Amino acid sequence: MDLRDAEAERNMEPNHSECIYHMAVDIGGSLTKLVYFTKNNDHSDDESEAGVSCPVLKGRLNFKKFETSKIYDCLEFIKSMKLHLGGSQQQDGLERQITAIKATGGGAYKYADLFKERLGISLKKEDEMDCLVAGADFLLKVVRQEAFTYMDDQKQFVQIDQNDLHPYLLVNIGSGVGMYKVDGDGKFERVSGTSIGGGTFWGLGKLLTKCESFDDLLEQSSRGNNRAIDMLVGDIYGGMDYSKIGLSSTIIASSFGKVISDNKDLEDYKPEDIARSLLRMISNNIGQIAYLNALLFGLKRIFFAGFFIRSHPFTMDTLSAAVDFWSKGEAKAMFLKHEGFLGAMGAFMSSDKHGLQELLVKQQQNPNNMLCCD
Ligand SMILES: Nc1ncnc2c1ncn2[C@@H]1O[C@H](COP(=O)(O)OP(=O)(O)O)[C@@H](O)[C@H]1O
Ligand SMILES: CC(C)(COP(=O)(O)O)[C@@H](O)C(=O)NCCC(=O)O
Repeated sequence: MDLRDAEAERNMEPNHSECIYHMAVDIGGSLTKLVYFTKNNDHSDDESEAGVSCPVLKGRLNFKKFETSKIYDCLEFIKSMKLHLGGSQQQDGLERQITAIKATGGGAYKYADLFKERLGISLKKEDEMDCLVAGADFLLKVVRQEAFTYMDDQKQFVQIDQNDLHPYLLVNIGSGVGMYKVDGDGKFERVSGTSIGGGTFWGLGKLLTKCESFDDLLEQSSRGNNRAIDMLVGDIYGGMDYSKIGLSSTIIASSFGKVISDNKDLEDYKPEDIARSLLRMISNNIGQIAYLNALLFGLKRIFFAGFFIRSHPFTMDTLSAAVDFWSKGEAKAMFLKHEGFLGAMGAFMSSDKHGLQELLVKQQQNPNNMLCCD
């Protein structure tokens, strides 16, 4: 965009008094995330994921996701819920076209024209990293039972002391992976990243297993056995541990390594075994990079987020085990209930018109005011 275009775009932006920021989107490489607020008397949306009740604001925060390749489903949903007409947010109860909403993620640029054409809404762009971190901080401070650990199939909620939340490492596993050292309110630095993330799992999984959807791939992985694909320490050491360096016989020596000597074709392997190995390989790798960054920056707490996780027990177990193994039990992997909605939440919060900042202040005065998921 040249300077004249930028100027023209600024002039076209609606004046702030016309904007109602009761919804925000985060349009990522794989998924589009929508956060929207409904008043208590609104028609409730039963399909919303882990909605959060806000008694102080007399309403509910709703969370919804769509595949970005099916962005039209998101537009249709907004239309069907009349979110572009303000729902019951209007004081006088009349429907009124909303002119702008907050948006983040690469798609806020890519799909800006589409939102304008189809819904008459301008996307007011917010930086993806700012939104992600603001969303994480908000959810961790304000929502009861937002954070938890997961190890050996045991989920344990973590009580967060909001005055002792920072510093932490935030590992966002979306299409790719970003790692952020968060030192305080709005104080953070992107310290690392890797392109081997959720998109890799989904992409390779599609190629190798012919799965029909991400959920199908995850489901397959939960039935599979990675030993049919991975080369274990025991495969190399004749069933024995390599005790001198602390490697038990069951540890993976080489992901997908067993395939080398099998002399088999892709069709000879069970798709569920491939899915399992792939999930393990990617989760282990991310867990290890995360731990190394935590070590480098002296961080004891690592929060994993992003929709790659999907609250999937095996994924969380693998990430936790990787952090535990590499840190020798020193660092802790933690997860967030609203794992993939941090960016959308942050975008929602970036306009202070809905009273959420106020809520945060109130909540800080009285921890009993924490918000609950329904
Ligand atoms: N229903 C789904 N469809 C596609 N991918 C999904 C789905 N659920 C979880 N995923 C995983 O989540 C990743 C996207 O996570 P997300 O945090 O939304 O990142 P992004 O902002 O890059 O879209 C995908 O690459 C995939 O691994
Ligand atoms: C480019 C991105 C910030 C986009 O975010 P996403 O849509 O993946 O959530 C992310 O994919 C990323 O950080 N990728 C890793 C690039 C790297 O550090 O190698």
